[in-house]
Amino acid sequence: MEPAVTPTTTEDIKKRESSSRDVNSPSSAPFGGRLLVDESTVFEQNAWDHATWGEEQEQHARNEIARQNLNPVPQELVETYHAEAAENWNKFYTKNENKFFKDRHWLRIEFPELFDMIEAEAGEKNVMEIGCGAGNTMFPLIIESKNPKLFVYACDFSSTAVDVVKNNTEYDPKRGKAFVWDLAGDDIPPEVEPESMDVLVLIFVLSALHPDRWEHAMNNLYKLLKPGGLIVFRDYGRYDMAQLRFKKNRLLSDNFYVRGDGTRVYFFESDEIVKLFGSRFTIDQNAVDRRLIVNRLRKVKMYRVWLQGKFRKPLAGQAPGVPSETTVRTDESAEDGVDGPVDTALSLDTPSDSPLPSGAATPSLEA
Ligand SMILES: C[S@@+](CC[C@H](N)C(=O)[O-])C[C@H]1O[C@@H](n2cnc3c(N)ncnc32)[C@H](O)[C@@H]1O
Repeated sequence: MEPAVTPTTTEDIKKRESSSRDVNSPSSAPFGGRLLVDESTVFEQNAWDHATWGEEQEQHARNEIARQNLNPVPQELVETYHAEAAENWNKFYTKNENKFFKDRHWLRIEFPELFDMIEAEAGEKNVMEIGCGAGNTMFPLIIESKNPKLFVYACDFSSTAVDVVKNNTEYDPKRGKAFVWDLAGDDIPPEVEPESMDVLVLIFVLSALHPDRWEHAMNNLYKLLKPGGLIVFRDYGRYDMAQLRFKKNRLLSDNFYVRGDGTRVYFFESDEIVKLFGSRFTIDQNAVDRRLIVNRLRKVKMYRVWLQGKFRKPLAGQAPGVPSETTVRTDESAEDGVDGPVDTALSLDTPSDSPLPSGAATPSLEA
């Protein structure tokens, strides 16, 4: 049987909604509670949760994908983009250093289990941020964690990104270690022991891998994690605005694109996540976060779609997939409880890929 997914519990959602405030929203309404009931009020606040899609919008998305399929990346350039992926991320970090992605301060809200794992017994705990970029998870984790024995490994296949982390004044070799590693490579890095990680953090990194390498990545994750260890995951979802606005000659293969700066991005469906993680890990959460962001000044609507997941390496004798006593669901609804974080990757796409005026993102995007 194909493993499926479990929703976050209602209790989790209530807890989250009471602890999470979008301070940029005029109403400061809790995440998850900003439901658009009356379409005429759409421009009255910056963001709406659990945005629903009508048939017309679905059709629009399918049309955009069909349009992109007519003009993919010219065949002779496809391999070049794949071959130069790391180099293009190097260029990205040479240009942006640590000024692009924002610190992921929402980790405690979205992934309380991560903090439970690393703070519970306050002993030695290892976390690995994979595809760490400028270390936007590493540094907040070390600062926010109450466990002085927490050690955070941060790796990226861009050597420039790793240099950016190491040059950060907060970088402390006693609390963390940054190094170059390719998640899609054939083995785990020599810097770490097999089965030594309590938590693996995958934030907007799986989408950067070639789909042919996903299985390698899964093997590596499995090897790195202690039995009972946790993976926290957040990434782009199918039909996210960033996908639909790609213009001509950006499509590498189905749902996989190259941005104007040469970096690659895939847009996942929930079912793909189930297939990928579910054969090895227990799926505690696999949820879709659909949010309508509006630019009130310009009257622009932006439909964002993100996926969020929590997966565990089974203990000896346990089966992967979904524990039988849990409810199984693959759709999204007001009870998914995946509100909270937003990524700034909207602006990762070059202006030529974007129909949006610069600055179209509302302040609440810059969480
Ligand atoms: C969209 S950025 C996200 C950065 C960071 N996780 C964050 O949320 O701020 C994707 C990162 O994944 C890295 N990356 C891409 N492919 C990778 C691979 N095969 N192995 C390791 N890192 C990779 C890129 O260099 C880049 O830093």
